[in-house]
Amino acid sequence: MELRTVLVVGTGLIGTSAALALRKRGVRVLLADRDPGAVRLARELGAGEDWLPDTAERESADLAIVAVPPAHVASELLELQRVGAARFYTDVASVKAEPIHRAAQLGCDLAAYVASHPLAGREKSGPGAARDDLFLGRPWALCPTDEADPEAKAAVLRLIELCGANAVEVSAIDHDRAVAVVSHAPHVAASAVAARLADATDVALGLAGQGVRDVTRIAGSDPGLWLGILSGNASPVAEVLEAVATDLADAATALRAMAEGDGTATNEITQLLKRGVVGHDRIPGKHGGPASSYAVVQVVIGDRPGQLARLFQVCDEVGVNVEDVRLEHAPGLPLGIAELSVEPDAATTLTQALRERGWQVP
Ligand SMILES: NC(=O)c1ccc[n+]([C@@H]2O[C@H](COP(=O)([O-])OP(=O)(O)OC[C@H]3O[C@@H](n4cnc5c(N)ncnc54)[C@H](O)[C@@H]3O)[C@@H](O)[C@H]2O)c1
Ligand SMILES: O=C(O)C(=O)C[C@]1(C(=O)O)C=C[C@@H](O)C=C1
Repeated sequence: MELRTVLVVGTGLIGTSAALALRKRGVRVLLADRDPGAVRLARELGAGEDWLPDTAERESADLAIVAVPPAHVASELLELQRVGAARFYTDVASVKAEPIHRAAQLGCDLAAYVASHPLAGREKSGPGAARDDLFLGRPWALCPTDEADPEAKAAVLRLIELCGANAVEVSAIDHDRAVAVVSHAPHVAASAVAARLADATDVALGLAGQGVRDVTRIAGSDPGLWLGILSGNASPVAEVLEAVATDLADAATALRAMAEGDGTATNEITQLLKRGVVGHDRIPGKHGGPASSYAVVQVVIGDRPGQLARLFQVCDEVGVNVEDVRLEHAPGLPLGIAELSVEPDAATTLTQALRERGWQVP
C-alpha cells in the first residue's frame, strides 16, 4: 500500500520524528497539534505543512498517526474519524490494550485502525528533540484487532518500513506484558536509582562516571508522560517491579551479612550478578545499538571558549559531516572529551586531519 499523504497529530518527539522520516522518503506530511508552537517548530524543522481541516478542498490523508499521550489517543482518534481525516489510522502510544479498549468503548471505527508502538525514543520531549533516524533498525510493534481491515494493517506496515523500523506483530495484551519487562519497569528502576542522586553530595556527583549515566538516562524523561504510560500498564509493571524489589532486598540482606563477616553471603550476590549477565546478553544487539552505525572520534578539548568552533572548523575543512556530538566533562579538570559521530569511512580522514593540526585524538 503506497502512502502519499500522512497526517501526524501530535507533533512532539515521536510524531515529528516519524514526520521527518516520511519527508525524507518523499511522503507529503500534514501536521497538527493542540499546541500551535509545536506545529510551528515541526514545520520549521522540515517535518511537513500545517493541516488545514476547515478548508473546503481538504483531502483525506492515506494514514493518520495519532502521536499524543496514551490517555488522549482514543478521543483524538474518534474526532479524526468523525471528520474523515484519513483512510486509515494508527497511534504510537507506549501502551496498547487500554487505548484500543477505550476506542472500542467510544465507538471508533476499529476496521480502519491498527494500533502500533515504535520501541525507540529519547528522554527529551517535543519536536526540537526529533530525529529522522530515530526508528532505524528498531522494533515497531503493531497490534491489529480481529476487526482490522487488512489494508489498514498494510498501511501501518508501510509506515514502519518507510521509517526504517522492523515490524513486530503482537496482541495488545502480549505487547503490554512484554514492554513491562523491557521498557516500563526498567524506567521505574532508573528513576529509583536517579532519585538517590537528588540529595547525593557534591563529592559523589563529581565522581559520576558513565555507569550511572547509562543506568539513569531515561530517568530524565517527562514525568507527566510516564505517569500516563505506567498507569496504562499498571498491573504488568507492578509484577515485574515486585520481582526486581525482591532481588534488591535479597542483595541488601546479603551485603549486610557480608559486612558482618558472613562469607557465605557472597554466593547470593554472585548469583544475582551472574543472572544479570545472562539477562543482559539476551538483549538483541541489533535493536540495542545506536540508531545509526556511526563511528565515534574522541577528541580531547580544553575547557575554553571557541574550542568547539575550532574543532568543527577542521571537520568543515576536510568535508566530514558531524552526525552527532557529545561532550564528556572531566570533573575538576580544565579538559573534556568531544565525541564526534561520523560516517565510518570518514573517521580515519578526520582523525588524521585532527592529529596533523595538533589535536589530541586518543
Ligand atoms: N518518548 C518516547 O520515548 C516514546 C517512545 C515511543 C512512543 N511514545 C509514545 O508516543 C506518544 C507521544 O509521546 P512523545 O514522547 O512524542 O511526547 P511529546 O510530549 O514530545 O509530544 C506529545 C505531543 O502531543 C500533543 N498533544 C497532547 N494531547 C493532544 C491532543 N489531544 N491533540 C493533539 N495533540 C496533543 C502535545 O501538545 C505534544 O506536542 C505517547 O503516546 C508516548 O507513549 C513515546
Ligand atoms: O530510549 C529512550 O529514551 C526511550 O524512551 C525508549 C523507550 C524504551 O524503553 O525503549 C521508552 C518508551 C517508549 O515507549 C519506547 C521506547
